[in-house]
Amino acid sequence: MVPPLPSPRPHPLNPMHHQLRLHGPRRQLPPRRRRISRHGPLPRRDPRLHSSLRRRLRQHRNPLRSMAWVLDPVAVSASEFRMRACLGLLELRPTVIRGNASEILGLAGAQRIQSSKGADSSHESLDAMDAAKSLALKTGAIVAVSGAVDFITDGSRAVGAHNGVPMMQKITATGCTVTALIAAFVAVVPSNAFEAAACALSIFGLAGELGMDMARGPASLRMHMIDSLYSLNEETVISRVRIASL
Ligand SMILES: Nc1ncnc2c1ncn2[C@@H]1O[C@H](COP(=O)(O)OP(=O)(O)O)[C@@H](O)[C@H]1O
Ligand SMILES: Cc1ncsc1CCOP(=O)(O)O
Repeated sequence: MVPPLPSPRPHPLNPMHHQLRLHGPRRQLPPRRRRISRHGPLPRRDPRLHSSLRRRLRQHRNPLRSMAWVLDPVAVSASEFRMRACLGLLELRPTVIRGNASEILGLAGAQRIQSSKGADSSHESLDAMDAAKSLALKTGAIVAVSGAVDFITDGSRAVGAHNGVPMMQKITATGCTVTALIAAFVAVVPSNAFEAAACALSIFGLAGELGMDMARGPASLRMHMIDSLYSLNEETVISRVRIASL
């Protein structure tokens, strides 16, 4: 017989656990070094959910205040609900914000962009340079914009990470994956999130390049990219990573 699954642990940022967290017995979350907040498929819910959640997070033991974390505003322009949720999360001061150009343009302007294609970008990454810089200055976060050329800015400096292959765009959740990698890198050097994000983006792009040598399409690229990431060594990274000032 299959044993029952353990109940998922409530977390204040997970809308699915919202009721549990707000109305169930309170308990201290264990300290964590990093966490990613993504807006994946959000359930249709009362719009008051997020304001109430934000208020609670501001008032009580907000674990995100004391840790490095990465915000990925997936498809922020696709609905008012997503936009409001992401703007609320900005108040919790993410260490890094990673999005494609359309997501960063929408979030920086606090307004849904009309050309939104949901989770995909309708802009080139460098179109979002000014928006990314102003978002970085406004929030204090490092802003990373992905695309053909990934760039990373703290509001004054900007560097480009030039690794990657166009086929990566054809794989759903490539952006999600690189956000997770950024969180892993930032967890190692939280005091230098700028460099950590740049390295994560270029190394991920490099894994895509190496994977592409063996791939026959997006499905096999996904597999080979993960295998390449797993077997990367220092020599390959040093010789092939392309990071340059913009
Ligand atoms: N045209 C491209 N050329 C090279 N690499 C790309 C290209 N598009 C995306 N990538 C790679 O895919 C990663 C994910 O970027 P992107 O597709 O913009 O994310 P999202 O899934 O959020 O739209 C980037 O960090 C980059 O390495
Ligand atoms: C539609 C959607 N909803 C949650 S993840 C996802 C797609 C992946 O987003 P990205 O391409 O930014 O990784």
